[in-house]
Amino acid sequence: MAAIEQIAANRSFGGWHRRYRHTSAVLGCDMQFAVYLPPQVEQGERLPVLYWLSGLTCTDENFMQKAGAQRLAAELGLVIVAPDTSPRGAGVPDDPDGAWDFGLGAGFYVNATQQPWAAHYRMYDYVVSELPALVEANFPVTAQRSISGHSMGGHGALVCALKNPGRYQSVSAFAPISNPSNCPWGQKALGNYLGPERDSWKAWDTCELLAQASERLPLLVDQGEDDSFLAEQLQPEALQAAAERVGHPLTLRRQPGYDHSYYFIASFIDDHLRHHARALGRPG
Ligand SMILES: N[C@@H](CCC(=O)N[C@@H](CSC=O)C(=O)NCC(=O)O)C(=O)O
Repeated sequence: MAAIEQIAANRSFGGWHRRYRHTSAVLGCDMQFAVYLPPQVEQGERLPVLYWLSGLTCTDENFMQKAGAQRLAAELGLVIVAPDTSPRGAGVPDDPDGAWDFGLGAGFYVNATQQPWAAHYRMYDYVVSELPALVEANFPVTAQRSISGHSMGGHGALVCALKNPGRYQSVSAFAPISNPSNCPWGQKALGNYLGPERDSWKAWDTCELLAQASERLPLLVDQGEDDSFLAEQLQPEALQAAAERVGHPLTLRRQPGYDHSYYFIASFIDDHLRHHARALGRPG
């Protein structure tokens, strides 16, 4: 098991926000991730984990600094783990034009099959397997897990849950990229990481995965009505139609006046934390 090195620690609501560095065998580079450890861990409790997947341009820091999740996570006894959004470092290729919607900060939570991406861009295996194994070996946590995320990370959370029946007790998303095969961000990412053959994209598209899901884990999704990416990139109506076609339980909450930012996420994060806490058997 790889070693982890602590690089930051901040007291927060009676618990700890900590950041770590480790060498990822899956991604072939050093990675950083953040953990919120609620106060119950200091009383010897083992707690379940909520994995948070961030969106384009983010690192492990955006959610921890901006979402305001720590107060309620401390009350509910939820550990929160926030990984980075792509492999990084020397030798990790980036968008050739330096665009922010692909490459560094934009791993899309898939396993790339195409060169030059395939050697490092395996964020799906990282967040589903390598990181949980590392967390479960190094922190006082149970194997009970939930997953959530925003935008590219909302897509990632839905895909990880739908592809792994039984692995997550609950799933939710803020403004997810619902149908990446049919939006510019998704087409750029899937086309480059997986190649032009669109059949290979289906395994990474929530709307496609819903049709074959063997587990009907309820989806909680919040979407701001004033989100500037809503119509072109996010397409919640495609998610709604895909869920309706197969009778998959979906609570899609359209929030008037809210945009794509962390002001939106902070406004509704408590509802998501309670949704996950219920599924994880936490009191409150
Ligand atoms: N830099 C871009 C905006 C990028 C952006 O909005 N990123 C979102 C996620 S978008 C989908 O995955 C984000 O979470 N940003 C980080 C934050 O802290 O807000 C631009 O200039 O338009």
